[in-house]
Amino acid sequence: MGAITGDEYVERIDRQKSEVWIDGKKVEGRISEHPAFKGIIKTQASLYDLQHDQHKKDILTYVSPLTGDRVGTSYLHPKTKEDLEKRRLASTEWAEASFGLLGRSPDYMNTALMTFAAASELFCEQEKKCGDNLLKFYEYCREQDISLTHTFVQPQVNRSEIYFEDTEEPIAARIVSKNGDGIVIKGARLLATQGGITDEILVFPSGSFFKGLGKDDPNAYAFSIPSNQKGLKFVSRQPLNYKESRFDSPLGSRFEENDAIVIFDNVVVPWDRVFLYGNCDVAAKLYQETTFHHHAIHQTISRQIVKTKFMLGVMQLLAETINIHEYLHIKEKISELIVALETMKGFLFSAEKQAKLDKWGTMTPDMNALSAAIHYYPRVYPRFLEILQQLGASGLVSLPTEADFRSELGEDLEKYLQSATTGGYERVKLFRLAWDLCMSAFGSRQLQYERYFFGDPVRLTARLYDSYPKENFVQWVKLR
Ligand SMILES: Cc1cc2nc3c(=O)[nH]c(=O)nc-3n(C[C@H](O)[C@H](O)[C@H](O)COP(=O)(O)OP(=O)(O)OC[C@H]3O[C@@H](n4cnc5c(N)ncnc54)[C@H](O)[C@@H]3O)c2cc1C
Repeated sequence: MGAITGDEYVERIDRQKSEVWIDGKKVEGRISEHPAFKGIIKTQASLYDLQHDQHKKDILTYVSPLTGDRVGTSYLHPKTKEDLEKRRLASTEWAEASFGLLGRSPDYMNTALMTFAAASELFCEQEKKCGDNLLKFYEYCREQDISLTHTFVQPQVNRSEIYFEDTEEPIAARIVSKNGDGIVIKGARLLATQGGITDEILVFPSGSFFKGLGKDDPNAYAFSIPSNQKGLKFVSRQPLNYKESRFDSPLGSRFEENDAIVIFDNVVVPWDRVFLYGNCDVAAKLYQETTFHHHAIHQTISRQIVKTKFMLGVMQLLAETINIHEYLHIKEKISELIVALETMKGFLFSAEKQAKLDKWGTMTPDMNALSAAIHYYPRVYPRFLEILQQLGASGLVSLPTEADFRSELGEDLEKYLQSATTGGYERVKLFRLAWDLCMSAFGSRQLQYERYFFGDPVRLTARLYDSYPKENFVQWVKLR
């Protein structure tokens, strides 16, 4: 089969009829027609279609070593620096098509799966079958171009270091039994972006902070199941696409991915989909000994660079539209984005240039440069929004809708809301775009996403501190 088209993606997701809840109601009928999901499903479909564009297919796909079909580049196991570059170009291509606003474009999870499969031997430490299951699942996803959501986090009940859940009924999803069919999971997990609109959900232990002990811990598990597995429920949050109109909701109407709480109601995970069960040694090594962090951040920085370029473009156009770009403080503010953009490009190229083969034979970008980037971006991104708010000022609030422009007030609005370079309609269209980036609920969720999607920034920074080879510098100073 190989790389799918947008229509094939949509048909599969519609056919699946996963249990998705939103605002107290179960989604019935075609999810691709539901107002909360139709925008994102259409956008995602357009990404899959790009794989078949004559000018893009050499970047977005490669020849499968198994079948000879063309499959998605995000599944490519990189063995050379050229492979790494190809992966970056493919991520950039999809990010450009979505302005870097889709955190979970399919390449993110395809990349994650590739890194785990490349280290499948690690999963064999539990049992050979587990490693084999993972490899087989990776090949299945690559050949069928399966879309994935994921949940790696436990519910936010009590984050004290000494908390240990000992309730009789699970809150955080755990293995409640095993039988001939598989492991049975009950409880909840957070937070599946695009939950319910992907073919599969990948479930792994909680980040690099896994603290279990022993070989039979019910919290140590890794598996993937179809999104419509019996007993699996996605509770989607309130949608942030206020209106379907692209004028009124320029970004939310197309890029609102939604995020879902995941409930496992005695879900049976078949044995051939179990990659880990009970073994804390393996769970604790999953993120340390695979290249998940490296390659997920490599994909992420490629996307964030595109997003920064987009924000820079919006900001500069807004400044020119109301003629404020000659003021020194405006130049200084916009230059903050230029510096951030060049810094992110520096991190990316440094990580690629210093890439090395890891013990699994994966060409792996340099973690110090990647860690610096994942530390840096969540700290500058809020500033981007602040600058945009400062440049737009009241223009980000005086925003009539498309219906206002179509009403008998249209002529007045065209005149009174004109700018130095455009009429009222075009000016409001641009300012609505800026508003959806920096003030709307969609824009706020983007901020929260950039802060947290890869884990708690505080602990990520602590990890950078702990792992950075500072001792070399200390010795150097001591010897002077
Ligand atoms: C928009 C969005 C989309 C997301 N999408 C996904 C997804 O698709 N899949 C997925 O699995 N996850 C997803 N996440 C979840 C993300 O991985 C978590 O938000 C992240 O790991 C932080 O965990 P938490 O939200 O539970 O915060 P918490 O860990 O509860 O932290 C809350 C606060 O307490 C502090 N804190 C907590 N514990 C400690 C500690 N031990 N030491 C110091 N400080 C501490 C933190 O610094 C933070 O300030 C998403 C999150 C967001 C916001």
